[in-house]
Amino acid sequence: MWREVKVAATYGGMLHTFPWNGRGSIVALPPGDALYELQLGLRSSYTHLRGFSTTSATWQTETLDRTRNIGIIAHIDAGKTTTTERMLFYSGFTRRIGDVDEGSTVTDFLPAERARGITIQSAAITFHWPPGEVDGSTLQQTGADGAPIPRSASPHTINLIDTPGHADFTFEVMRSLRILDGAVCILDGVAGVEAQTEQVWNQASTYKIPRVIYVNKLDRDGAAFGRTVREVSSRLGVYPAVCQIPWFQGGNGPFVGVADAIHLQGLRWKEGEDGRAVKMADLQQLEAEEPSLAQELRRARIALVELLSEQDEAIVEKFFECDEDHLAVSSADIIESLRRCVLDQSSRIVPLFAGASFRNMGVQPLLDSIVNLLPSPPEAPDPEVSIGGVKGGLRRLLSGDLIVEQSEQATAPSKGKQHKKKKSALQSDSKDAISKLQSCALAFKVVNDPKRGVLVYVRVYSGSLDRNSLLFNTNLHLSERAPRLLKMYANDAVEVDSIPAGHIGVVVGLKQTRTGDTLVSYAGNKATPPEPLTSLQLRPIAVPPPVFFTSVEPHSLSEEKRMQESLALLLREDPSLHVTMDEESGQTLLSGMGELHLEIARDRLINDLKAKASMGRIEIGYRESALGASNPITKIFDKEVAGRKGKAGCMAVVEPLDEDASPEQVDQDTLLLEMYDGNRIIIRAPGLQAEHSRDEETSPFLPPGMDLVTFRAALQNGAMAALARGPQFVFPMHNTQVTLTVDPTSHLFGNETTASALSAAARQATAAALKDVQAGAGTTMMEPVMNVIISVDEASLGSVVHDISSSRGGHIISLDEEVPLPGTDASPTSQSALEEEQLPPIDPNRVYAPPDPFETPSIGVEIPVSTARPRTITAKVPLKEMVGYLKHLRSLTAGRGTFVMSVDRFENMSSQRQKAVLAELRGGF
Ligand SMILES: Nc1nc2c(ncn2[C@@H]2O[C@H](COP(=O)(O)OP(=O)(O)OP(=O)(O)O)[C@@H](O)[C@H]2O)c(=O)[nH]1
Repeated sequence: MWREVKVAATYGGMLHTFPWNGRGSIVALPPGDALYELQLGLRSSYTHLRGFSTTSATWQTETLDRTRNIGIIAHIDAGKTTTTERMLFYSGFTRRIGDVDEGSTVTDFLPAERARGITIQSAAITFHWPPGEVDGSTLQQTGADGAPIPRSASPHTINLIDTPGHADFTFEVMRSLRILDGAVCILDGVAGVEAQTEQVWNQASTYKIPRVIYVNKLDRDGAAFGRTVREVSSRLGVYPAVCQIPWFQGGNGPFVGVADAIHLQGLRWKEGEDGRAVKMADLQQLEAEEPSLAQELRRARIALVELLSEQDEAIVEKFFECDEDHLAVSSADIIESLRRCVLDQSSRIVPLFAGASFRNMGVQPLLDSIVNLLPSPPEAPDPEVSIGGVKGGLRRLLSGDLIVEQSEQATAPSKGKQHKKKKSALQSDSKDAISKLQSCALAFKVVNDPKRGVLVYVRVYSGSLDRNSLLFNTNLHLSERAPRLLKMYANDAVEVDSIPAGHIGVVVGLKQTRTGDTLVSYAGNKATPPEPLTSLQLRPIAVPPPVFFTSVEPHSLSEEKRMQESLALLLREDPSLHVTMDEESGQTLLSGMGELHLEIARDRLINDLKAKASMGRIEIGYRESALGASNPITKIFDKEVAGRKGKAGCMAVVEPLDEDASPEQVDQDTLLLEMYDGNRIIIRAPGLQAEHSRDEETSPFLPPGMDLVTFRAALQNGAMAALARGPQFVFPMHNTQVTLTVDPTSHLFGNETTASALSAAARQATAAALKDVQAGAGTTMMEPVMNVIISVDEASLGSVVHDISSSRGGHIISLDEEVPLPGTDASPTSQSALEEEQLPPIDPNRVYAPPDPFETPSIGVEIPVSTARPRTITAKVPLKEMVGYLKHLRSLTAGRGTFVMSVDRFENMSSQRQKAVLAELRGGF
């Protein structure tokens, strides 16, 4: 009765090599044929894949509609790496399944990752599913009989970005997420939806990333698929389209496979095998062998068609064509309907699949769903860009719909007719400039490869990034040539001549580009692209301030240079790390987002980059803040620096920052007004701007040979250096506004005014103004306060709330409310987009979910929400009180509680708390 088909790596191929009967189930083939055909397919795909590392590859022949740039997002330990390893194995990419617990996986390839068994770096891997050559032929969408053919019938290129799951790596996650066109969200079938799942889900929502859900670990004791499905609706706020239900042998025996509501069939894997052999049974066969499963499968199919009908007109038509028989709607029609819902931004339907990756069950159908349901690059939402102060979609920009007003250097616009004329001239200039754009790419990951050097992973968004082209980095404002381009296969690479739009590749040989930078290439031979292309940024993200720091000390003076180089590389890889030099003590300080973040940085620095250095204790990064304004302080720097005379002056005023109030004096004399690390720096040069024309070099007041950009940067660097060290507590300043004023007639001295003299004058004036504040109104210490979301079960709710509010000085904000974590937003625009989407909550009782073993059938049975979901506590707690909290939470909740946190803001400390913390810092922990 069962047809057992033994094939390696070709579930997708296997399913779709069979002819379809038009109603979604598989028609029996003459025994032997399918197997033979598939084994042939398998062999050819192996040959092909092995060929990658030796032959030159090109993207030109691959059509974009056969590409999927996807990522896996999940709570830590949900099984991302385990699932990825199976994907690589079934696609023929690897010959054996790597094991996270043995440290032999392909994706976690940093020694630190292997040792810890967690994913730190997001590695990008390319493989094909189903296995086989991805050629340039158009995707065949209908068969000879006119019936639709699922996309998973032909090989597709899957670029898989493995995103890290630990909260400390939020920005690593954000950086990976923004280049994805679609994602698989893996849930742990025992733990269900956890706080961190919500966090990463919300992050993916900010980029409107189409998703499918995979409920993993269904083999484990206590797995509750039904409960997890209901949690998806109540906690993630989406309608789960249950495409598969788990198959527990005999109803409550071991997990042996899944029943597929799309194809109306059972898929069963043999315990202990590598998962390549799948047994398939149609509904009739299931009815004979597992009647209760067959009955539940019918319910699942009815629920699936009903759910889709609520959002998709086309499936309603198909349903009527089938005489309103839910079971008669073809699987191909259901797949198309699911796809429309996944791609439709306004739909809240998310397809949901089941499996146990560790037992090698469920991964191949998941791969099919990636190809069938997630978008190709052109179908993905238009990526957000900012250019010349305007935000919008890249496609809109390129089509000319997004009108860019070229940014004028001054913040204050001039008024009147003349201005309007100027404005339209600038707009036509910007159209001209945009037409010169040849390619636009986002560097989403910088990795130091011991063999190949520094690899910059890029996602190309428009045009084609060609070998040897000049790339302008719009974040760093410099140009670099791209001498070599690679197509990557985990640790394997192939040289290519260009990386076309929609694809992911690697640029080798860039010296400066960091993770997160935007790179553009353009027509013409100029060193910089025409304005406003210099300001084009893809999906900019705001990085919150670092809250932990540690000192880094070279073992000897001769190691200093090497250590600084390694630190510079670390910062290119991960710009959420910060390095500062304390000029007075000469100490190098490294700061980051969390303790683990810095521990990993230490591992990278010392073990991987082999810097001979040691790191001090990891401490909380307190801040200092001005309690009142300083008097205006002027400093004239006049000294020889490196044998060259330098003379420059500057006046500084320091005052507390009121972010909500707009700065008073912004006019054409204002050269800069920007926030850096929680402080605002304003640079004014009365009289200088009036003379400044579009060609910046011509201002008669600027020192000879100095342009406005250098002038501004020198002053800004000076102020930033002074702000790094508060006058009283020596912590970096926060919430402080510095206004630097340079009077061209009395502060600039022609040739003698060098950039370093300007910088020194700005630093001295700011530092003196800070001292002046300390002598007057004084300064106070500030501490990071975290936004904490804790998931616990009902029984421990009381003790956890009590502990947070009494022992830890926290404020409970809400219970059971889904508050998106601040600091996880991609940009102000995406944040407001989220806020706009205040969608009504979904009642989990109205969502189809199969009963869990030992539970009564779910249809028509009310499930009390309180027992169906864990409780969520949202609180604001000082970071100091959260150090080592996980251990404590575990002890309060019998090991079940989890939490995530992100920086909310820095708050002034009471003098009592300040004293206690200072005493502790002096005496050590
Ligand atoms: N029983 C069971 N265990 C699983 C399954 N999938 C993963 N695991 C185990 O769960 C643990 C975590 O798996 P990983 O694949 O490392 O999880 P991850 O989500 O990649 O974790 P990070 O890399 O730390 O984010 C490992 O011990 C796996 O062996 C499953 O289907 N069943």
